[in-house]
Amino acid sequence: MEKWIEINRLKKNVDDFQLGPIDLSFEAGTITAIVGNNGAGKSTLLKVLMRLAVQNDGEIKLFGQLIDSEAEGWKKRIAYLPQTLLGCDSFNGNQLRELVSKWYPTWDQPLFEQLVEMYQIPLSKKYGKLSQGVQQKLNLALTLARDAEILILDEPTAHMDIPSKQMLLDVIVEWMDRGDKLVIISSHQAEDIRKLADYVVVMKEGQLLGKFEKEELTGQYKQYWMEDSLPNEPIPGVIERKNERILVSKCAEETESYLASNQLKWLRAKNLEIEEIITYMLIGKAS
Ligand SMILES: Nc1ncnc2c1ncn2[C@@H]1O[C@H](COP(=O)(O)OP(=O)(O)OP(=O)(O)O)[C@@H](O)[C@H]1O
Repeated sequence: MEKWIEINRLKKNVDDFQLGPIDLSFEAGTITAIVGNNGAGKSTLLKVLMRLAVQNDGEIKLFGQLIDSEAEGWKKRIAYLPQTLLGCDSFNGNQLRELVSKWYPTWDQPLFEQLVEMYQIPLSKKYGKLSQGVQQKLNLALTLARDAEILILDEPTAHMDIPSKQMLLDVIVEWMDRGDKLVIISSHQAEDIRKLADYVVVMKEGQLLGKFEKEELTGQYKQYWMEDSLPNEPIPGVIERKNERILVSKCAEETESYLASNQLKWLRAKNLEIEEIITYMLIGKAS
């Protein structure tokens, strides 16, 4: 698959916070969820990607070209939804649509109208007077309707009610069917990751713990309930023993081969949910 975004040796310092060095790439046709603790640097990474903050070191290539702050043409090929939109309070939705749509040659008015209708967004009300959730819906309608090739969403569902979240997930899945697209979504919502992500990027304290294929991860992490007590020696792949008979592995293949060759039988095994796996990674047990 074609690499649309390449990040090499990227570093960014914000006061005493250090992001990176980060090496990461994103391919066309994929959806990647960026996850991590609060303050891990997810938003900072996305801001540097959009050149809203300049890196201290390293380079970013978009569509194979180094991004350059002078020539801003590349910005029309990316639709970015920040966590907070500043300077919009005195404009209403219609005015914001006019401002944004002029900028994007690919503006999709029917899609904008569909989202406004779906979310019942009052376009004549000033942005500053809308609830946080409705502001977020309007931001999303303004971002998705740009129909850019790359869509970057920084916590898009944080303030949304449950049905609205579900609707958005469906919209993004449909949106991917429009052709070659790339979506990066920073999120703390397990549902976003479960339903959307092909890949999961895990960040902790400014560092990249890795980029993983979601299906591969959920196939590798398993919990086992054993028939008998386990020996005390280390077991390949095991990251936690909950008691003498329950263990958790991050590499089912290695663990199962050890158990089989030692005639240790398990009564039941279950794959971990993606949020359990991420928790193991972030609390350090999986490393
Ligand atoms: N404008 C800023 N001024 C000062 N420090 C900042 C600023 N933006 C981010 N930081 C610091 O950079 C670090 C990373 O923050 P960032 O917002 O990127 O994390 P995050 O992973 O997106 O967190 P969250 O999940 O809470 O949104 C934090 O220590 C934060 O305090």
